[in-house]
Amino acid sequence: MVLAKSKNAVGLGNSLMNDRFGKGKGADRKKVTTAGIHRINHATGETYVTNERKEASWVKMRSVTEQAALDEFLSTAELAGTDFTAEKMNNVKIIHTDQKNPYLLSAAEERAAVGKQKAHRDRLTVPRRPHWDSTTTADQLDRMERDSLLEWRRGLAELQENNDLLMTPFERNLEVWRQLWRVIERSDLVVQIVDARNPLLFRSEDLERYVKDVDKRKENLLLVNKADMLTLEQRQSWAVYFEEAGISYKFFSASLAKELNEAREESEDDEPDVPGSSASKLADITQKLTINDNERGGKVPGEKQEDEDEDEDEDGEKEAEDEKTRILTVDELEALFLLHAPDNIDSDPENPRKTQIGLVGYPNVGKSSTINALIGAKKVSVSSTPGKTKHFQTIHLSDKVLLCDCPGLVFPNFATTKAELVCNGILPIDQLREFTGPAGLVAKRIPQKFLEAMYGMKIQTRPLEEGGTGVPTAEEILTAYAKARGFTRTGQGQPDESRAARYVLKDYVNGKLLFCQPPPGDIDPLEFNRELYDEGHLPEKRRLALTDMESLSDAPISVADLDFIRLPEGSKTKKLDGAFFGPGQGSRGHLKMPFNHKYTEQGTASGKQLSGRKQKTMLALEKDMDPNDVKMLTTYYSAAPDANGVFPATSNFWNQEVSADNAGDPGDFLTQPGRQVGSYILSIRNAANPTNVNDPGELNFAWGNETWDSTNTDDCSVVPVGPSGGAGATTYTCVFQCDVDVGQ
Ligand SMILES: Nc1nc2c(ncn2[C@@H]2O[C@H](COP(=O)(O)OP(=O)(O)OP(=O)(O)O)[C@@H](O)[C@H]2O)c(=O)[nH]1
Repeated sequence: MVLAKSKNAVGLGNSLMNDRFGKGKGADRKKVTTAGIHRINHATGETYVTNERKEASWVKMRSVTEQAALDEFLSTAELAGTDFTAEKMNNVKIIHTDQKNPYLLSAAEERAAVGKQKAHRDRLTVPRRPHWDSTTTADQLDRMERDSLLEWRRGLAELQENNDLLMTPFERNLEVWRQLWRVIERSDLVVQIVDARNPLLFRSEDLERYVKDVDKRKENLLLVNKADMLTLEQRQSWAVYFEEAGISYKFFSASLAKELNEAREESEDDEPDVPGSSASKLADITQKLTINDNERGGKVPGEKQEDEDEDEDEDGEKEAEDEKTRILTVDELEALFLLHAPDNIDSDPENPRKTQIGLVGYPNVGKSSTINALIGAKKVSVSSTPGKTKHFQTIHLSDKVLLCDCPGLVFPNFATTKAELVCNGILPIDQLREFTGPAGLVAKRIPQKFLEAMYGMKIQTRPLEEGGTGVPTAEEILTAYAKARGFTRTGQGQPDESRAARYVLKDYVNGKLLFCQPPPGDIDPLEFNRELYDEGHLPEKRRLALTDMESLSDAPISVADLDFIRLPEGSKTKKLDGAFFGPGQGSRGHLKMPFNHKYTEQGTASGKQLSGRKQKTMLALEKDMDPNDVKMLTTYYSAAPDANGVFPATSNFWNQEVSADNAGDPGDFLTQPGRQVGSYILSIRNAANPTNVNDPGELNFAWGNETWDSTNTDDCSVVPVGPSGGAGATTYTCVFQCDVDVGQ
């Protein structure tokens, strides 16, 4: 019989080994090779080699069958009798472990990940609405839809787990999918709006298949919005890709369309041809929407030059090319809607119905902005907070076109890293705990000089001789930014990199730090974006600023002095910044909702109360938080809500908890001075509202002078988790991220 080997085996051999090499805990761990001893410093993760003064004979005798490159080099040198000590000092380049960001992939790892993704691409489906007919009851259909969604979720979970694939935080809420199903069923043309900076990440191929499955006569269109962020060459590259892939696409810019609308309105009363007038502004925007002057070789659209006959053919070709890269105006887009729509499916010829256009896409790709541009007036609210549009709305664009705006939803798609998702605005910045990954992407993508000019700072990088790579690390950028802005950590005076990361990443997501993904193929991403940061491409002032950066000292300079931000900060950006970061200490703007705020249908459907730990894990995962980062708080609330389900604001459990100061109570973290940042799941057991299980009504809660309102999605997300605790009590779970400055 073979005896099980004890981990704490004793014996002469073991005690000799332990005696010689220690047990490894605390001390640097050693690995013996023929050339010496490799030690791993666990504090830094670095490996280094020491030559033992006197080696035990068994080391020399040890059979070596496989060697790592370094071992091989050292043992070869030893075999050759070479003294490499001097060489080691002069030629060996030490790459510090902190130069490689562990949250990002190397080029080889990325290639491997993309290869794996390709192999499973056809499994990225959107859930189908189960088939039903006039005999199906509402209950049956409801059951079938739930089962179908569950099946779909299982499939994706299995795909993810078995193949170790990272996916977008795709929509899991049945109610949202129902909205999409309805929009598809009634639309003649389904327009998928995507962000021009990375169109394929935001595109669901299967959605297009589903549209055709529902009815072959329905059409698809990929609307590449935010095309103002692409250069002409970038649009050309994408146009080639879309054409080859047989994708029906058009470039659009809701921002330019809005500007055009405004300039048009203003120019009605203005003098034409006066520089700076609305009319000349209008001409500028029109020019941007077509092809810019330089790119056309100084030729204005429609203008004819000499040798007209000879040039006519060429012009025809050029126009066809231009057509592929044109950014549409709203009028053209509306005309296109009518052109694309099949002749009124199921319409009564006597009384034709309007052509229905479904608008779908991820949150923040610009659906509301596109609709606003189309209707030319602010009727749909626009926000930078993901998930603002909750239910699909219909908008009568004209007597021929009806728009159906679907809530923004994340489709299942593959991603290489979480950092990539953050940089694409799919994972929220305000919930970030690990920021070096996304900031590392910014460091890799945006040229150092541009960052320095943009923020008026000097980034100190590790010199090449000391193991630097020539590209700043995330930490180097964030430290420089924090120093330039005077962001320090409370109490320590160290640069607050986490705060710096939020600002830098937000600028990246908003496109102030611009980087556009090239189409698949072998285009070098840095080359693809070179023109954006090319000096010749920049306005003169920005060029000067870039030159100035060469001689810039460490001293922070005011960004206001440097007018080279690609997208100027308008009042809206300022407003968004205010809402995002809060105007001051302790403002309600500090409390942020999780990204995919939803009433989880799944949680209520099961009606099953999970245990604390499981509930925390489930909710954290639902909200794309790391369960380890989330703190659980529990409180009891016995005041009755009013007739509208609103709890009285006077019952202030934060204050109660703070003043009572019982260790471990929910409010305890707020008694600590300084900035308190954390993700919290707060269970509120309400004994007074036993019946209203699925609708928590409005939960108002407060801390100090701050009040937060659960129905305000900017504040928090409330998930009723069903009856629990004592007889008839209901527990509401409120998931939120808190970032408050408690003061000293
Ligand atoms: N540069 C640029 N920015 C745009 C454009 N369209 C929208 N944006 C910006 O993108 C952000 C999101 O726009 P929204 O229109 O709110 O996006 P949405 O898709 O309706 O978002 P949900 O309502 O959450 O689904 C806003 O900050 C807009 O200003 C565009 O064409 N160009």
